[in-house]
Amino acid sequence: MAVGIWGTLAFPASQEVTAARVWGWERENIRCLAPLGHFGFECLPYQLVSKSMRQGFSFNILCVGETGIGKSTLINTLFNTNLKDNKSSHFYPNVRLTVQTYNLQESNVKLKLTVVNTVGYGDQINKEGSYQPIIDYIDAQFEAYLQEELKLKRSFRYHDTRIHVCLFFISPTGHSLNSLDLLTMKNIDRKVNIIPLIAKADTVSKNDLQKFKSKIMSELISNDIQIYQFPTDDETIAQTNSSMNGMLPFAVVGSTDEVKVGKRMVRGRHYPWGVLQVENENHCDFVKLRDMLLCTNMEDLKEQTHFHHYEYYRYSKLQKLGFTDVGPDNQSVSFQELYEAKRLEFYDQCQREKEELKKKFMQQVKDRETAFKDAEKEASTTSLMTLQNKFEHLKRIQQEEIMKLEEEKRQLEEEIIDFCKTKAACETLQTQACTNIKKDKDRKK
Ligand SMILES: Nc1nc2c(ncn2[C@@H]2O[C@H](COP(=O)(O)OP(=O)(O)OP(=O)(O)O)[C@@H](O)[C@H]2O)c(=O)[nH]1
Repeated sequence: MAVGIWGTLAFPASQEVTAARVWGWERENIRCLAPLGHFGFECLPYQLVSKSMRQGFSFNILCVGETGIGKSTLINTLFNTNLKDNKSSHFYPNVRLTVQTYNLQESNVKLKLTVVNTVGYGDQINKEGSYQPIIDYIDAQFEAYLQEELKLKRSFRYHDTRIHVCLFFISPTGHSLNSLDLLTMKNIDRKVNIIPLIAKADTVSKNDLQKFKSKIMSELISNDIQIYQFPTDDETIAQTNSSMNGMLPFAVVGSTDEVKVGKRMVRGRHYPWGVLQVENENHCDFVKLRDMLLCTNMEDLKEQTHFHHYEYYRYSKLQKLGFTDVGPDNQSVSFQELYEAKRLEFYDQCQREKEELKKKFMQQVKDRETAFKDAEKEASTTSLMTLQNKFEHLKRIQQEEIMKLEEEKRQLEEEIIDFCKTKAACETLQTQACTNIKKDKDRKK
């Protein structure tokens, strides 16, 4: 028995020699006992486990695939639940993403599951319109996380919505990948972990399925599309994971229906020729997918998202904003120095722009003033000319009036002369007549 800093120590038989060497007790003939429980820093993993169990886990899945390809059914089958989802139509003008978050619990493990579904994918003529909303959504989640990281006061309850895995549903044509799927994968493969799946694999024969898988993989390689590779660096799972890498894309079948096979009830699809059991590895790769996704690699998918895809987004974004780790002389720059330099640069730029704007404004005022003066001058000249013209016009009218009146005066004067002449003639005649009457009267007498 040895007494260490933690009190009475005892080592299991397998560790006896090593421990004795470490503590320098090799020469002494010490009897070691197996510990009754865990103690010391070997308890660290238990602390982490209990903390994680208390906090719960979160996992975000993006399902990309044509309308009705079996996305919701597979998610329901994977989580053995019935997550409510309305059926979509084929007639949406563009692709939409629906986001639903569920709080699930298995034993005493809590999981906050977010399922993002593409609605209307593949129903548009415009291919870019189909994949752009998916890229925008993934980037928006990275941006939200980056903004949260940069906040002065960060929320400890922040719901991280970054996509951890993209289940890419390939149509079971048996031929090859369609151009939209290739284009979409090419555009998102550096942003998200893609696991390709052959959907509704029960519609393809076993031989065709193998050929289809090889064809898909060769197309992905020739188009330089990177799909998620199950990690092989942990030796406890390296063998399983490397063999699973060779089985991609998984040929999956989804069903939440319970079918009777012999005396057992199993999840499967009932056909006239028999029952396809979803959880039978000879029938489809559903179990492989479930094990790889949920049991073995969920944590790695989250790590890849954080350390690989998000890191790349963050790096590109900060670089675009002018952040750098080293200065022009290849010396490392502290954040404080960089911030100060950026602040000064920004201040100078603001000053320069302010001066330019001021100059522009003064020039504009000057131009306007000149233009106004010119306009005023022109207006006064124009008004003078208008008055002159009006005067001439009135003068002309007046002269015409005068001429008209003079003509009328002349005519009246002529009429007066005529009248006087007629009057004189009448008077002469009247005098003559009176004289004649008098003569007649005198003669009669
Ligand atoms: N043969 C076969 N049919 C399936 C499979 N999975 C789903 N289905 C059927 O396909 C139809 C559509 O399935 P959903 O899961 O609603 O498809 P979806 O892609 O979620 O559809 P939307 O969300 O409306 O785009 C349903 O009738 C399912 O029963 C499968 O693996 N094989």
